[in-house]
Amino acid sequence: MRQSRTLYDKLVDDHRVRSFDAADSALLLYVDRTVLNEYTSPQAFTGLREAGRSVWRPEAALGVVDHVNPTAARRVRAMPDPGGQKQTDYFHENCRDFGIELYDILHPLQGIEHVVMTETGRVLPGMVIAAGDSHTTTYGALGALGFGIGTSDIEHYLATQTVTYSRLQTLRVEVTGALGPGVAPKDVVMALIREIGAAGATGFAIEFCGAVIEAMSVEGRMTICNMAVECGARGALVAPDDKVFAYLKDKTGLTAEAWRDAVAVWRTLRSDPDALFDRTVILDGARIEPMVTWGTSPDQALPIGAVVPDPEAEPDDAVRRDLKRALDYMGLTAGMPLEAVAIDRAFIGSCTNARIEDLREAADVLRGRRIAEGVRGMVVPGSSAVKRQAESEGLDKIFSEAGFEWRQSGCSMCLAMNDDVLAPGERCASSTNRNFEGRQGLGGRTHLMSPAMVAAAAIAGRLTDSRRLDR
Ligand SMILES: CC(C)[C@H](C(=O)O)[C@@H](O)C(=O)O
Ligand code: SF4
Repeated sequence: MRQSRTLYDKLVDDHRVRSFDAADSALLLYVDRTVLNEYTSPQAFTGLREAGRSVWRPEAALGVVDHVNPTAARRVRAMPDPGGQKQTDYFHENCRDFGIELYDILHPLQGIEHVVMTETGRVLPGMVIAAGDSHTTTYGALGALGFGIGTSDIEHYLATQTVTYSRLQTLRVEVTGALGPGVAPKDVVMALIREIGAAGATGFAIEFCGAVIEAMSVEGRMTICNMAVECGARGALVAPDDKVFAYLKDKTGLTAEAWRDAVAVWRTLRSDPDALFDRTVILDGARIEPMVTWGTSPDQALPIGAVVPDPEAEPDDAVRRDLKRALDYMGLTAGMPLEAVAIDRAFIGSCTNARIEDLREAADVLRGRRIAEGVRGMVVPGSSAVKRQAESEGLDKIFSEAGFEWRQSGCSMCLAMNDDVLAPGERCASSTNRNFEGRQGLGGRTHLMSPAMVAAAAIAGRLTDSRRLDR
């Protein structure tokens, strides 16, 4: 075993059931928990059914309907389209037959799977959580190793509580100093992705550390761990600290004694001081500015004060072609100030940025203001619990009075698998995590940014620096 180890290696070693090679990198890994959705689980259950297998530990799994459901104000169990209906029906059947708890569309705790998993206390420091969704990396904010798996791995997991796993290299991302006023966790992770590229952390697990991360709220850490997958990281961790323990305190249902014991163990979950990382990236927190994407990949991002880049300045042919294509798709011209880009839609939602803290930040910007003529704004809370909390704080009124639609929770226009979609050519300021071509609807144009920046863009009717609107 390695002498000094990173937190990542400790979690992997703790869950190793078997090693298949001398380098201890091809492993059979024990997985503590999973979350299942209606979209990626069907084939896994079909596989189990065909093989006559049962689920090894049904109580370690939770089913949540989130990807295909509508977000209209009135909730009904029926899905508006036959495809969604079939998926949710089969999901209900599978959860029932295999003994898995399900938060269906009418359940008071329904929401986006990653928001639900953390807020219901199912994710604890030191756990390994593998799930059929790439943004399972979110759980690193609580000191749990989360990663996405494909359908056949979901089946393997359900049958055995293990997955085959290749140990990753380790990337230490240190964010030093302090963030300026009005700079959000989303800006930190977007700055990182811009710096290292959309494949910059492929093959790596990230450990975030440094003064900025220590000062960051647990929700903020969820935002950065969630989006770490957009630079290719199949795992992101923050060493759990008092903030994490306070976040979990009322969620675990542990007795006082068990809680004390658990916290004592959780405090040991950190990289050894002399642990070696395969790579280190250092970002100066004070230099990070509110970010927006201008292209069709999360790394095509710039500080809001910048101009649309010029593909002609790019020496590499292939890169130049990509840039041109991105600008073409986005309907932008080189040299245009990002603040001159007019929007049609504003969307606040997704497992990246639709927790209560995100809604508060957006509401702070919107309080007493109206969104611009011609802009359609939507708020889709990350979960039904977030929605209730926001309503108890009166945030729904602030959004409604500003002209935003206040909707029910789900993935919604993060990936447009329901009826919340952009029309071709429509341009959206979005608090989500992916700006791929067609992600929010065929021909739709997505600009990623923080919730406060979305709110500011909605008011201005164009991309703008939220720091300029005094709160
Ligand atoms: C549907 C699912 C496979 C997908 C993911 O894995 O991330 C989705 O949640 C997304 O955000 O693109
Ligand atoms: S909110 Fe978006 S990123 Fe998150 S799970 Fe749903 S579709 Fe994926």
